Amino acid sequence: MAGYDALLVVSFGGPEKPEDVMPFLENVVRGRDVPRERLLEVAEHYHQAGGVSPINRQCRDLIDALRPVVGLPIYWGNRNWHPFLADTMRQMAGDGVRRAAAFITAAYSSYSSCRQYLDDIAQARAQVPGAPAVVRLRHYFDHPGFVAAMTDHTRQAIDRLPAEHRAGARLVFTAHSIPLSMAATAGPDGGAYEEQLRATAALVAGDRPFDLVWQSRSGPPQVPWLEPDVCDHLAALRAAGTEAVVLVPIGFVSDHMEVVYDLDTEAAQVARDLGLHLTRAATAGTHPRFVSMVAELLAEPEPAPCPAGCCPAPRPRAARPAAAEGPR
Ligand SMILES: CC1=C(CCC(=O)O)c2cc3nc(cc4[nH]c(cc5[nH]c(cc1n2)c(C)c5CCC(=O)O)c(CCC(=O)O)c4C)C(CCC(=O)O)=C3C
Ligand SMILES: [Fe+2]
Repeated sequence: MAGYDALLVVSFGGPEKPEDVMPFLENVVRGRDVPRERLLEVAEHYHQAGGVSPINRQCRDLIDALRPVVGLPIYWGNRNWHPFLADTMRQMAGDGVRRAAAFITAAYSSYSSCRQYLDDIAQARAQVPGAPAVVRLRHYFDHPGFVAAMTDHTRQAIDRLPAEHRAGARLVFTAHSIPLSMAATAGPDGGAYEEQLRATAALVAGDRPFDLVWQSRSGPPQVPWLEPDVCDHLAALRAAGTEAVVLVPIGFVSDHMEVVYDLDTEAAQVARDLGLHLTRAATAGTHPRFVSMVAELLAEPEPAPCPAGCCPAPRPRAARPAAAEGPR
C-alpha cells in the first residue's frame, strides 16, 4: 500500500428530496450551456422519482461494501450535492488525515469524467487549510475487476431474455454522450473517451458482436454530441430485423438516474413500441469483483498523475449579447 491513511470516494452527487432538485441541477450546469427547457425536463425525471436520485444511496452502499476489504477510514465527497467535497476535506483535515487515495466513481477519460473531478478535488483542498494530500487512483476502465463485474451482469441480462432469443441477442453498450469537441480532446492525445469505452465493451462482449452508442445527451441542439443515441439505434436495429437487445451501461458504475430513467424508462418504452425484446445489464454497483478491485488499486504503487494538458476544460459558455438577457 502506497502509504495512504484514508480512502476518499469522489462522486457526482444527487438530490435526496424534491426541494434539492433545482439547486442540484443548477450546480451541475453552472457555467455550461444547457438550455433551460432541458433542465426542466430533467427536473421532471427526478420529480417522478420523488425528488430522490439513487446515486447517493449507491455511494453509501459501495462504501459499506468497501469497509471490510479496504482497512482504511473511508470518506465520501461529491461534486454537485451533499456531502460536498470541501466539507469532507475539512472533516479529513480535522481527523488528521495526511495522505488520502481518491477513488472516483467515473471510469473513463474526458473533461466531465476525469479532469472536472480532479479540479473539484483541487478546489476543495484549496479551501481547507491543512487539507490532506490526495492521490487519485489510476483509471480502471479495463481493470479485470470492473470487466468481470460487467461481464457477469451482462450474462445475467442475457439470461433474462426468453430462451429462444438469448443466442441471437445484440449487445448494445451505452455511455453518456459528450460534445464532439470534448471527445476530441479526451485523454493525453485526444479520443480517449470513445477508445476506452470501445476497449472495455470488447472485453465484456467477448465473442459476441456489439455496438457502442450514446445516451443522456444534453446541451443546445446546434452543438454536436456523440451519436447515435441509444433510442434511435434501437429503431435502426429493429428495422434491420433484430429481435432482442441487451443494453449494457458500460459508461457508468452505478444504476443512477441516467440509467434508471434514460434506459429503464425511456429506452424500454421505445423497445416496447418497436416490439423488441430488451433487458438491461446492471452496472458494477457493489459486485464483489468491483469492490475487491478498489482494494487492489490501493495496493498498487502510487500512480502517476494525469498529464497537465489532458482532458482540458471546454471553452466557457459564450457570453450572450447583453440585450438578449436584460429586461426588455
Ligand atoms: C461523461 C459524463 C458522465 C459519466 C461520468 C460520471 O459518472 O461522472 C456523467 C454522469 C452523470 N451525469 C449525471 C447527471 C447530469 N448530467 C448532466 C449534464 C451533463 N453530463 C455530462 C457528461 C457526463 N455525465 C455533460 C457533458 C453534461 C452537460 C453539462 C456539462 O457540460 O457539465 C445534467 C444536467 C441536465 C442534463 O442532463 O442536461 C445532469 C442532471 C449524473 C447523476 C445521476 C443521478 O442523479 O443519479 C451522473 C452520474
Ligand atoms: Fe451527466
